Amino acid sequence: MLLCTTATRLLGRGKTLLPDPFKRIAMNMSSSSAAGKRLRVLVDMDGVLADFEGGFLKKYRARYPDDPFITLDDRRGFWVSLQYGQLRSDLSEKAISIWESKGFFMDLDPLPGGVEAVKEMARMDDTDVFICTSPIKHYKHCPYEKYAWVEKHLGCDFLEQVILTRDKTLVAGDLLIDDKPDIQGVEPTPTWEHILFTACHNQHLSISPSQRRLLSWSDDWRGILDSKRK
Ligand SMILES: Cc1cn([C@H]2C[C@H](O)[C@@H](COP(=O)(O)O)O2)c(=O)[nH]c1=O
Ligand SMILES: [Mg+2]
Repeated sequence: MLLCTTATRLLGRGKTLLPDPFKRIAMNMSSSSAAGKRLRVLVDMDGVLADFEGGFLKKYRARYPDDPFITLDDRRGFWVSLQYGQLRSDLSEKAISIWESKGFFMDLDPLPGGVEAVKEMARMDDTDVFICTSPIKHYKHCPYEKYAWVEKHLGCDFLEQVILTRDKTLVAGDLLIDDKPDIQGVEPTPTWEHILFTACHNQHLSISPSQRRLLSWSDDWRGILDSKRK
């Protein structure tokens, strides 16, 4: 799954031979620190752009057809492995075996409207968008497949925008759109405002009045971005 042409692989950041809209991404990156007024949006991948929960349930049921499962309506809590372990102790390992398998991350379907929204964001004036995603520690397939997914759905030039990190608090940005309710790490005061992206596992959670949600990519993400512009 390597679609990048030799020419685009050889081009560095800020080169202008790329076709729109990706030329704009490259140009944005070269001027962002100098201007200092640009909006930086970090967008999570699993549960925000890629349908982790739907992909998991489909593959889990196919691989373990005789074992109990949790419907998406009954999902509670971020950790699938934890809820399956509570259902029956051996199911936590079975759940983990699904996303550690070859092809799991690559095969995830895009969530409705996400790819289009990110592409539109990247074309906006004074806006830099990065895909900020945590790989699993079983690294044999996941990091490669996350890049391949971005290449397949967002295009080769978007690979410049990928940030793989287990600690998103270390990444500077204005907004982090993410389905995980508690995003913690070594930095106690991250620069971003966390926008909770609604997912099956967090939809019943009550959040503090100061926290904002994005209900889906049909919700007003443009308004949220505008609210952060100086
Ligand atoms: C539900 C669940 C997820 N994971 C892994 C899978 C992904 O690599 C990350 C989540 O990444 P995100 O950037 O926060 O979306 O966590 C896991 O290890 N166990 C789970 O139960
Ligand atoms: Mg996520």
